[in-house]
Amino acid sequence: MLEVSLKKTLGKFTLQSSFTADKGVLGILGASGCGKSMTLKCISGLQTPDSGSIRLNGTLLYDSESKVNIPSRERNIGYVFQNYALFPHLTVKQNIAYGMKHFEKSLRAQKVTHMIEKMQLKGLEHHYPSQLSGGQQQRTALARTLITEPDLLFLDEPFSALDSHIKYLLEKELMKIIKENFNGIVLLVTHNIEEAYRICDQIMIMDQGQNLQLGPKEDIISKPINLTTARITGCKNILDVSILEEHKDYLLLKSKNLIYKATKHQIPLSDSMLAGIRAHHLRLYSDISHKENVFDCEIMDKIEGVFSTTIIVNCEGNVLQLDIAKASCPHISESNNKIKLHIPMKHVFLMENDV
Ligand SMILES: Nc1ncnc2c1ncn2[C@@H]1O[C@H](COP(=O)(O)OP(=O)(O)OP(=O)(O)O)[C@@H](O)[C@H]1O
Repeated sequence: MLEVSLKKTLGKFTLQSSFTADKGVLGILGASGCGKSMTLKCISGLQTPDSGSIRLNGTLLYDSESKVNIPSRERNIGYVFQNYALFPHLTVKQNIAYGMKHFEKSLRAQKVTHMIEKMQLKGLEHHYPSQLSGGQQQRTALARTLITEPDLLFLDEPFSALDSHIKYLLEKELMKIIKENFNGIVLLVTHNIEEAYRICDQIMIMDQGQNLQLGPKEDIISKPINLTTARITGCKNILDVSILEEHKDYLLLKSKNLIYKATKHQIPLSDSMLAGIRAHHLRLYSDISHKENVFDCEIMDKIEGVFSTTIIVNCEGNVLQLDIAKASCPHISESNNKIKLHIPMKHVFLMENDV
């Protein structure tokens, strides 16, 4: 287990973060400059916090009170960077063996051979990084890290430099290899919610040096606790709301002239809350016998993507965005600017207005 509680000020920026991570992949998600890399640097010992403590599998790596500060090279943490940071003048084999200088020579050769086989790099041992494909470079970088048998693995935006087609393939391949060959804690830094959702077990949302929410990825998506986490996780529809009625299982809400139901969740209610509804959860409605949470709306704009259409509507004074698979909205024609909108009550979440 990784237990982190730290404070670090650099110029005008202050990182103040407390969290724990267990085996599996924890995604650290946040906008540029929110402190993701700084968090990793403090844990790995490249930066020294001003105060706090960091403990990995029971071993104290840093503690300001008892003045413990284990040097970076002794923390046993592996890093895979965005551009893989392979040494261009070393071959695949030499790159992989690089971090093993302290191992006995015969053991080193044996481990490198084994790792080359495991990472499907056989036949490429004497190639230089410039002679490798993106996937081969990625596997070499991972091999170089995993051969040191780290307790903790950092992936710092490893896919952000790739274009989307190759990105999915490499992402899938890398995570498969990691799951098969590494049984520890993985911290993945990303600013992409889709990537975090595909790869991670847990997600931690960071903003301006603070971690705002940490939990299973499904909870982070379905129940953002405040406006900042809703925005960072890509929620397009955020409405001012007043709570008209509180029932056992549901709430009756009002946003401008729209009166709608929402499933009740286990969060304390207050007077200054917002309602969030994700664009892909809103539905076009054709069954006129069903009336609950179905509203007449006026289409304001339509943006056609390759596979989905984004529709902007005015719904009782609220501007809402719907993302609809193209195949499921053939009946929207240029001449018809009215639609019936269904707001599924289980997909409306209430949150604090923290901004
Ligand atoms: N050595 C430094 N001196 C002063 N400020 C710094 C220093 N290093 C980082 N910062 C500031 O700390 C903040 C957090 O930086 P960090 O690199 O952790 O961001 P990040 O979330 O990883 O961003 P990105 O996604 O762009 O990599 C930024 O505002 C940055 O400008």
